[in-house]
Amino acid sequence: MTVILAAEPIPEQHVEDLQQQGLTIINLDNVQPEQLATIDIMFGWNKMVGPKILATPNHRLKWIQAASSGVDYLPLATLSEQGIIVSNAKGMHAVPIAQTVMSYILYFTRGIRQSLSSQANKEWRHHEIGRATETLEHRTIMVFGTGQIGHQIAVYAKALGLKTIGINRHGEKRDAFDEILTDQDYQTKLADADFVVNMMPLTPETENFFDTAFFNAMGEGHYFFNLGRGASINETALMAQLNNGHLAGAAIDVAQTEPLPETSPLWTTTNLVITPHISGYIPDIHERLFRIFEQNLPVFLTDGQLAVNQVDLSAGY
Ligand SMILES: NC(=O)c1ccc[n+]([C@@H]2O[C@H](COP(=O)([O-])OP(=O)(O)OC[C@H]3O[C@@H](n4cnc5c(N)ncnc54)[C@H](O)[C@@H]3O)[C@@H](O)[C@H]2O)c1
Ligand SMILES: O=C(O)[C@H](O)COP(=O)(O)O
Repeated sequence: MTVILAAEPIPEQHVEDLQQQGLTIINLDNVQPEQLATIDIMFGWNKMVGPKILATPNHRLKWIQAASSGVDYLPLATLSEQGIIVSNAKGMHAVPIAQTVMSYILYFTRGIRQSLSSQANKEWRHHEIGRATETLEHRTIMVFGTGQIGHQIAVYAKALGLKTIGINRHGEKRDAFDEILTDQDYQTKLADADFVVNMMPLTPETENFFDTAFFNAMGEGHYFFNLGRGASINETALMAQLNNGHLAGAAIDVAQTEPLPETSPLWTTTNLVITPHISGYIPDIHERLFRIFEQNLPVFLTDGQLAVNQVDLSAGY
C-alpha cells in the first residue's frame, strides 16, 4: 500500500482517481502520530510534520513533491542522506512572474509611478511627467538565472525591444537571450544593463550575491528587481542605493523576512515597489501542481524514479 500525505490540497476531482489506483491519501490536518512512519510520498512540504517524519525510525518517506520552484527551505542534506528524492514545481510560475517583471519595467518607464502620485494630489502634470517617460528599444535587461522563469522574462523583454543578457552557471545558450554570460564574468556588461533581475534559486553561491559592490557596479539611474529569494540580496545595500539616487528604482517580490515586518525600513524606501510574494501566483495553482505530480507518479510507483522536475539535492535547485 502506498500512502500520500497531502500537505497541499489535492484537487477534489483527482482524489478518487488516486484512491482507485489503490493509493491512500491522508490529509495533513488529520494525520496521527502513529501514521508518520507509514507515509511514502509527501505532496507538498510542511515544516512541522515533515521533520517529524524524517526523525521517525524506519519511516518510509521516499519522495517529496514540493509545491514551490525554490526548495531552499527543505532540509536538503538530510533528504540526500536518507535517499529521499524531491521534485519541484518549476515551470508553472514562468508566465505570471515574467508578466510581473514587465509590469515593474513599464511602471517605472511609462510615467505610471509619477501619475499615481500626481493623481493622489489631483494634479494634471502633463508636460513634467510626459517628458520623463522612456521607451525600451535598445535598452538592456540582464537576467540572473536563465531557467524556466528567466527565459520567459527574456521572451517578453525581446518583444518590448530590449536587448537580453542572461547569466547562468556554465554559460549554456538559451534561445531568447541575445547573449549569455556566467556568474563569474557578468561584470563586463553590468554597468550597461538598464534593468537587472534576480531569478536565481537561493543556494550557498547566490546567498548575499547582490551586495554593495554589485549595486555600486550597476549603471547610474538603472533598476533592480528581485523575484528570486530575499536572502540573495543585501537589503540594507539596496535601500542605500535607492536613497542616494544611484539606482532610479527597484522592486522586490521576496524579502529576507516574510511577512515583511511592519517596522522594516523597506516599506518606506524611495522608489521601491514591494509586491508581497505574489508574482508567481496563478488561480489554478493546485491543479497545475497536481499535473506535475501526476507525470511523476506512475514512474515513481514503477521504479522509484521521477519523470520531470527532479531537484539536484547537491546543487539545491
Ligand atoms: N517570487 C516567486 O513567487 C517565485 C516563484 C517561483 C520561483 N521563485 C524563485 O526563482 C527561482 C528560479 O525559478 P525557476 O523556476 O526559473 O528555476 P530553474 O531551475 O528553471 O532555473 C534556475 C536558473 O538559475 C541558474 N543558476 C543557479 N545557480 C546559479 C548561479 N550561482 N549563478 C548563475 N545562475 C545560477 C540556473 O543555471 C538556472 O538557469 C526559484 O529557485 C525560486 O527561488 C520565486
Ligand atoms: O519558489 C516558488 O515556487 C515561489 O517562491 C513560491 O514559493 P512558496 O510557495 O514557498 O512561497
